[in-house]
Amino acid sequence: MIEVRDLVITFNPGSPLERKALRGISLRLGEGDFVSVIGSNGAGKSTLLGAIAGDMLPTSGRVLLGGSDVTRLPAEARSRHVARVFQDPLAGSCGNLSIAENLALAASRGQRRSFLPALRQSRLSKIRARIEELNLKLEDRLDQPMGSLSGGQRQALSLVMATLAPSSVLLLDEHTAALDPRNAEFVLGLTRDLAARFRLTVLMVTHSMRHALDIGTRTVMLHEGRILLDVAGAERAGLTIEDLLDQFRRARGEALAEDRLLTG
Ligand SMILES: Nc1ncnc2c1ncn2[C@@H]1O[C@H](COP(=O)(O)OP(=O)(O)OP(=O)(O)O)[C@@H](O)[C@H]1O
Repeated sequence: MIEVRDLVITFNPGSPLERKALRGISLRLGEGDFVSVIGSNGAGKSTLLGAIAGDMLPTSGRVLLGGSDVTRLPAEARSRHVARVFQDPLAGSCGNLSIAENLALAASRGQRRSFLPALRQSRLSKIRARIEELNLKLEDRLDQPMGSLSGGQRQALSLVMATLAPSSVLLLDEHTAALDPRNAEFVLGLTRDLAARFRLTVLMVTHSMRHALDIGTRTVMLHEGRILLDVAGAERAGLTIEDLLDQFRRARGEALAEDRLLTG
């Protein structure tokens, strides 16, 4: 479960560079909820994820995970319960370590363990089984360097890594944006599969309006640090990409030509 209450984040307060990234966001996700987050550039999407992960300290407001107030808890202390996958396939793993080593490290995330026990044979067998089960076709390459994989394969493994430790919250920050369409669809399919299998609570930032409407159970639209739209169920099912565009146009009072939002 994730809850943010009246979350405000202001960067460089009181200086000429002051920027109000979040202006009072309140949002509650129950266990197993899968929320797609959309918004124009600078809307505050990554800042919201950063505040939940513990990378950014709120100016005011609260963050709760599983009912506990974690507002002041550092990111390392939350890492057992919160996993995050970034846009850059290289961001979540170490290219010089083998695939198995990366996976073993991910499996021990948030635990006070040394590296070597993480590579125990029993643990490796479990990891191999997971890779096989997900049909990633990488089970015979576990000894190869992570850096030898394609961007799509590496991002798929980043997702698997994010779900190896017993996290209940998965934060996805445009995690398919750097992939070609075929790999993006594969990674999205894997995302849905893992989220359902482990009953994860997911916040997925996307620039694709189609994905924002098709993936997950709820769509939240941010604009200039505020929630502009929060829809689920029949209301969401009845929305079209054109409806989303209209919302943006109304909020901004201008055309979206220069924006990175994708209608596909
Ligand atoms: N560390 C920082 N210092 C100063 N300003 C920041 C910092 N991080 C973000 N901002 C500003 O806060 C606002 C929200 O940024 P954020 O990255 O959350 O937006 P976003 O919705 O993820 O945008 P995009 O879609 O472009 O990635 C922007 O105006 C950004 O310039």
